[in-house]
Amino acid sequence: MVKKKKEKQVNVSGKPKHSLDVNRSNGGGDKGVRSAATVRRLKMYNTRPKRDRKGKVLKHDLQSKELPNTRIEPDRRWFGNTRVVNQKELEFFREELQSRLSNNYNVILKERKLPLSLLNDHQKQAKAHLLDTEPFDHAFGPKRKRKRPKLLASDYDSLVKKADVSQDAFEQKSAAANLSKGEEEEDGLRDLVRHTMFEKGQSKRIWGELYKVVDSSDVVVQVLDARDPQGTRCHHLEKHLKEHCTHKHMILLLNKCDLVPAWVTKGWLRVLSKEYPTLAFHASINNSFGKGSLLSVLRQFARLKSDKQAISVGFVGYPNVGKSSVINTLRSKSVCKVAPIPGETKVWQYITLTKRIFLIDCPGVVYQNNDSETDIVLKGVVRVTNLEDASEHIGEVLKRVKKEHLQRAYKIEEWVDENDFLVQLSKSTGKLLKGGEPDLMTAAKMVLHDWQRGKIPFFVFPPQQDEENLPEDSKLIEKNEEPTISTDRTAAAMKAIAGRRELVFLQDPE
Ligand SMILES: Nc1nc2c(ncn2[C@@H]2O[C@H](COP(=O)(O)OP(=O)(O)OP(=O)(O)O)[C@@H](O)[C@H]2O)c(=O)[nH]1
Repeated sequence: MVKKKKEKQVNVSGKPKHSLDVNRSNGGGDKGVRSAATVRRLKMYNTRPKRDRKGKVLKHDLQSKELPNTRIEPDRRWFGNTRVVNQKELEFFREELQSRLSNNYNVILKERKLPLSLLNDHQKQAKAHLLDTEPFDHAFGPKRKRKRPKLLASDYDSLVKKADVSQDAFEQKSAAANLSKGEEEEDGLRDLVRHTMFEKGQSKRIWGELYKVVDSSDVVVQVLDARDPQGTRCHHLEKHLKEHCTHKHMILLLNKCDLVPAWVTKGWLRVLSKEYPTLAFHASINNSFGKGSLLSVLRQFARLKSDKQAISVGFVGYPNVGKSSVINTLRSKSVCKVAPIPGETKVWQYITLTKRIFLIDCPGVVYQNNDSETDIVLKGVVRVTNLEDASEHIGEVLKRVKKEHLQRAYKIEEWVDENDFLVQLSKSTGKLLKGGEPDLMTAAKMVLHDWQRGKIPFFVFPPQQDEENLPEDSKLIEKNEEPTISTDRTAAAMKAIAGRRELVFLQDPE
């Protein structure tokens, strides 16, 4: 008799009859009810291999039939992409990477793929130099002695004596400090509270704008005035970037290099490029200098970004150094407001340069320092029209600018002091008050306006280099002769800087 094959039962009602019924829907379903996939998995756990009498597996439903019965040797290499390096290799890696990281001309790509934590690892595990102060036996050996804290004094009396001595020293010191303060105030006058005008560029709002720009930039271009690069630098920002934003790149841009002789630009480039990639620039829509180099550096930075992401370039710096002018020069049209007065840029502004490079203009920022009011005026931070007494800053102008330049600019031959200079100037320019009195204030403002617009030649000397290496025209200055400021300054600057342009390059360590 043929045994009738048992027919597969189909669950017609659609509802599972028991918890291991596979005929159930897979997705959704009631909460807490097993899905078909769960049931299949649970069933898989229940399958047992068939073994022979010695326990060797003969057949297992879920075991490949081709492969032999294998066990994988446990090895820690299976658990991660690790590699063992010896101490020498590690030291070498640390030194190499440290030198790369500290070099502003190198860019480390794919930083996340490097075990950077190894670099600072040894700092974390700083040794307690216990054995330097005590021999091993005393510290750890069987005869180890209990450590005693080092006390300043062995008994109460000597402690009191010590306290007396330090109190005397403190009193003497504070008396001396008061004395010197008293000398300053001897004239019975107290310094007036500075006018808020001299705190321009330092407000919380402006610093907020700066940090917005820094946070959104991949590359920060610090624009400096070539006439006084160190005076218009913001060391605070540089420190902030070095400590907190190591992935952002900084370049220095020496703007207004048309206002200084070429050797000065060259000297400052030599000094500054030791710290950051530095470029010389002359912002002008029609007759610029350095635009090609700046664009090529920005393109290199853009190329470093993976997946063709766009980069943002923030332009920061002192008020009136020409940040907006640099952006206009790069765009070859007037996209940002430019004015010969500080504080023209009020809020940050986004400008598209190419599909992958965006520029951000930032208001001018001043870091609080010990600059005098005159320094602040002469750095161009304050609008001259707002000054209550412009004449008090003229003495410094006369000191800083060479006499010949003033004689040539104002057609005045000789003067005794700044007052005499201003009187002669107001007479020669017809700036007179009622009754023919010279209007010193207007004359002084005129001079300061000319100063801020770069009409009076002035610059801070770059730090001296070796005597033999001094450029020809700087040697002339030492002999009190007139430096040759070429009429075509841009061309002269270009000639001098040509040899230094190779300074800016970015390396890919990979
Ligand atoms: N001679 C010369 N003048 C420049 C150069 N770059 C900018 N200037 C002038 O400097 C003045 C200030 O330029 P801005 O671009 O407004 O300066 P800013 O840094 O944006 O100023 P804020 O708005 O205060 O932040 C303008 O009169 C420009 O014409 C340059 O390379 N050479």
